[in-house]
Amino acid sequence: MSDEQVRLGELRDEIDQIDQKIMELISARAACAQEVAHVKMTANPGQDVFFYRPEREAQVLRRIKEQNPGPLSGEEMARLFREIMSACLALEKPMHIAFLGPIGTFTQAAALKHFGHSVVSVPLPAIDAVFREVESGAAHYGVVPVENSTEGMINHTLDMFMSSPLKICGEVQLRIHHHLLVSPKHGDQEITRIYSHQQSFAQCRQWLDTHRYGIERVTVSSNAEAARRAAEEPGTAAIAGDMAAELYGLQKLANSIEDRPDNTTRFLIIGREEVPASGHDKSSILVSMRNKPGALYQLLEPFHRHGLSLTRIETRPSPSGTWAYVFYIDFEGHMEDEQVRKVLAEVDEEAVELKRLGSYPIGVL
Ligand SMILES: O=C(O)C(=O)C[C@]1(C(=O)O)C=C[C@@H](O)C=C1
Repeated sequence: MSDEQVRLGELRDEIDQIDQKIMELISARAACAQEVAHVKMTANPGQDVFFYRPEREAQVLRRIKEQNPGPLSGEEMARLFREIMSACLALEKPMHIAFLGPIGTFTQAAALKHFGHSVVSVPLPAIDAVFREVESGAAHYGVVPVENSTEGMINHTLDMFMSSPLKICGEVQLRIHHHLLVSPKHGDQEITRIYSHQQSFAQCRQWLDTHRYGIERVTVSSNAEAARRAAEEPGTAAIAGDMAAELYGLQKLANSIEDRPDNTTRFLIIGREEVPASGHDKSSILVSMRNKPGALYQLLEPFHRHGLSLTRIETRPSPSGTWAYVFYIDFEGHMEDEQVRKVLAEVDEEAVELKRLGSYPIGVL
């Protein structure tokens, strides 16, 4: 045996022993989570038990990132723990997560990034269907896109909050990479049509104008649907992400064709209950103001005076009348915080209506 083979043998023995220890520790952790479930159930007999605790998960993942000794990156280590917690939660209660489908969309990728792979993910055809599925209790939580760094807000999601009783329980951001995809079945056939979702076309507009100018662009309901069509129809391509490419066995003709290298979409987790403070939270509200001079100033001034940082303000037409507006506002802090309580009490006095959409941990992964 060469020196190299001897050394490799020693290192692999060491890895086997470490794996054994990791397995025993993960099993001990899973048994602990089972015990946690038992405590939750006996403490709340006959009531809805909330097995999924977003604030606790955020605290665990933050601590892992902060205390990670390396050489793996904090993000990588947190992703591993994300999956361990997901498996532990599934032992307590398998979670059903509704998302804007079909399977293979970026929303599904966001759902799995946030909840890990041990959930049952349920594709639904539209944003309002995701809301309904969670409202009815058929799914525990839902995942919907809310904004893209290149294209702006997803208005349909914002407008759903005007009438829905659901709360925002979390957020997750996903870097969006689009690829130009073709089926290997169709050989080198010339591409005469490209399918994609309207948002993806918008995010790749410059690239398409430069590299595929004049080729017909056909908008379909999702990237996954675009990939499905490209897999079936010779002479067509799709713009979609990795999940859809893998699902339909497509090949990349061009990689990461989004115009902006930081192209990111933010998704919201919607659920039926309020989330306690995790220590690093954000809140969202909807406010409708009387249509009078200085209304926006009056609305924002208390945030400034109490030192609360706004992360997003968006205006939507009010369903109640022409030229009336509703403001959708995200800010740092939790509704249990003293400062936030004071600001919202002041806003409530001036507003026609103030709707608290929820406080939730700032995305960790
Ligand atoms: O701490 C809890 O409440 C748990 O249920 C345990 C645990 C975990 O595995 O750490 C699992 C699921 C929850 O979403 C949060 C944390």
